[in-house]
Amino acid sequence: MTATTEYAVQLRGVWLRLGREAVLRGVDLDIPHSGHMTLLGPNGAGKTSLLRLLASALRPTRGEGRILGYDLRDAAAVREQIHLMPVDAALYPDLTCRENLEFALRMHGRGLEGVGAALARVGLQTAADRRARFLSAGMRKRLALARASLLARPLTLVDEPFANLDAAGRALVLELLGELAGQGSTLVIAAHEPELAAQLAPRQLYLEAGHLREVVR
Ligand SMILES: Nc1ncnc2c1ncn2[C@@H]1O[C@H](COP(=O)(O)OP(=O)(O)OP(=O)(O)O)[C@@H](O)[C@H]1O
Repeated sequence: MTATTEYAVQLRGVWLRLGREAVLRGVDLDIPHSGHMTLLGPNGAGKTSLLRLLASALRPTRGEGRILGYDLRDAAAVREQIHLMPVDAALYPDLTCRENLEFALRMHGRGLEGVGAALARVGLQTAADRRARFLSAGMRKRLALARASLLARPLTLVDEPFANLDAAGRALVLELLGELAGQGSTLVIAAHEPELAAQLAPRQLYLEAGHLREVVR
């Protein structure tokens, strides 16, 4: 495959086997910059696995791919380009909310300004010094959203952003991810709420039995 920076994501003939199961069976995918995409599909279809593959946390069994022009096999380069917001938020349980955000910024060589404002933005200002292990599921999601927003990588991969959130939390997801998109980050969102996700990522693909197909709306 020719290296090009025209696309945020390019996959060609990607197979992914996990254990005895072939989760992806020859997937081709082109996502242009700002071609925000929603990934739909039933439980166990492989949406999380595909996001992890795009984050270079899982290697294709066969086939190849590029993220912002970087070969998926170059994990260090790919990880500079992406931020993965997993469904369980992937926080450090013994760090406070503030420390979780500061740690993420330090890992990317970034200054720590903006942490207080980011916490306030997601309604966690009074929980800033609470350890992540004592947060509710919705609060963890809000903290993960603040982190994605602060890091603002060129490709933001989001796994079930609307899960565990109240109506205000869902509105906040739309607002903050919408801002990220406005700043030029390409969004790939795995979700079970096609209508909500479509507000951010109108192109929808359905993953089933290892194959991706476009959803015609
Ligand atoms: N590390 C692993 N080893 C073996 N099998 C795995 C592994 N991770 C996931 N799987 C399997 O791969 C399949 C796809 O799982 P995945 O979590 O990607 O689905 P999903 O579409 O995100 O599901 P959900 O909508 O329930 O979140 C499932 O059958 C799962 O059991």
